[in-house]
Amino acid sequence: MNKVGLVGWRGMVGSVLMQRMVEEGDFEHIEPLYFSTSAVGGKAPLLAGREAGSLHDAMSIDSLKQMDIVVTCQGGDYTKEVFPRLRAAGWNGHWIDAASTLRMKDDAVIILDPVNREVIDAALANGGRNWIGGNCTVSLMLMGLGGLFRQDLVEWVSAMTYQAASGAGAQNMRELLLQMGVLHDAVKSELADPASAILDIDRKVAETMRSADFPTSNFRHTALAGSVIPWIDASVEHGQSKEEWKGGAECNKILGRPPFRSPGSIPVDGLCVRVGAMRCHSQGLTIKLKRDVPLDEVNAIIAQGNEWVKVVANEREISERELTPAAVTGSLSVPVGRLHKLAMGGEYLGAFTVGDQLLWGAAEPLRRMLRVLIDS
Ligand SMILES: NC(=O)C1=CN([C@@H]2O[C@H](COP(=O)(O)OP(=O)(O)OC[C@H]3O[C@@H](n4cnc5c(N)ncnc54)[C@H](OP(=O)(O)O)[C@@H]3O)[C@@H](O)[C@H]2O)C=CC1
Ligand SMILES: N[C@@H](CC(=O)OP(=O)(O)O)C(=O)O
Repeated sequence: MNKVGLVGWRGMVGSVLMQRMVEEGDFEHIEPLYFSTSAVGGKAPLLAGREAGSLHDAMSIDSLKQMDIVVTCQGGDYTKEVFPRLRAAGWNGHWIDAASTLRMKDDAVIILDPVNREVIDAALANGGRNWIGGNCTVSLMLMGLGGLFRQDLVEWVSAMTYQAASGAGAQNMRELLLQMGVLHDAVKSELADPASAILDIDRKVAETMRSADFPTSNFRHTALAGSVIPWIDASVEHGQSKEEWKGGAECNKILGRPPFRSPGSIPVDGLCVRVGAMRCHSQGLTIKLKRDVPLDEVNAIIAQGNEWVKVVANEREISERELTPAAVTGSLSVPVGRLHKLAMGGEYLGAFTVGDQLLWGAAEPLRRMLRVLIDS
């Protein structure tokens, strides 16, 4: 049995990964060894009913070298520090990683097997050893639109995103809820009085979210509850945020296309915005098709993309019920709806998609890559 070193298993992404591995019976096929950066020697978690001894040192190259496969959700700083030393020490095992650090390296594959299994298989056949989960927004867009890309129908995509607090981390999820609570508390008595004036309530809410003691330290001193934040991650060239840049760069790499902005690549761009959802990212998409494909054909192609995508009829009630973060959160389903041709012409398709960014956006591609390796 493969010895699999699990690093970052107790973090937010790692916990979702462990839960999915238990649900899918993955622990029956591996010998798990748990690593820690903070509690070496402590008791390993009891998952899938299996005792796993004590926690190993996640910084110890000698310990990691004993692994056939390392799966890490520990974060980019960990990868930066440990991965090069581990390879330099001659380790030839498989490295599966949620962090973005290695994604664009030539010897790394961005893994999303329902979309790019051929790219993964080709890399495996060529001795590939580095398997990196994609950016959540990109992976979720490709899970939704994979069928259109597979049929080579996409000329370009503009993605306007509505990204959940979880993408910024566990502390940000907590802060969002804290902000909601503080806003509610500020107008609690007025809300209880049906005769109170809504504009008074609104003024008090605005004053509260602008006040110096509103809890904003995790959101870089900006309110998210009752507001939106139109910038995610650092700024890069061309007026883009890094999150927006990943749309083009990672999408083309996942699809095995030439690098973004070079001939043969697909332009993908848009604006990435943080909204007050908990863990589902949504995206409003404008897709320029290579030709005017009839809408029923488009629907069928999208629905056949993979077993998790679900086309939602472009109707009000079902969209309100099924095409929302509240409906999708905690599930692997990737609904795509609002599908209709836009006023710009028959090649212009409008769509809206929602996905759980901790599942398909982070943990699930890693889990599935582990199974690809174990089962191959
Ligand atoms: N959040 C997201 O949406 C996405 C994140 N990623 C990647 O995954 C990495 C990890 O993200 P995320 O899971 O959100 O990070 P977390 O902060 O939840 O966990 C990271 C590590 O922090 C340590 N830690 C310290 N205190 C605690 C605590 N109270 N509870 C749990 N863990 C604690 C743990 O390491 P130890 O046990 O060694 O102390 C843990 O493995 C990111 O840095 C990013 O690279 C990728 C895609 C999406
Ligand atoms: N940046 C993403 C989350 C994330 O961790 O992305 P990446 O894996 O590309 O660093 C978000 O904020 O929603």
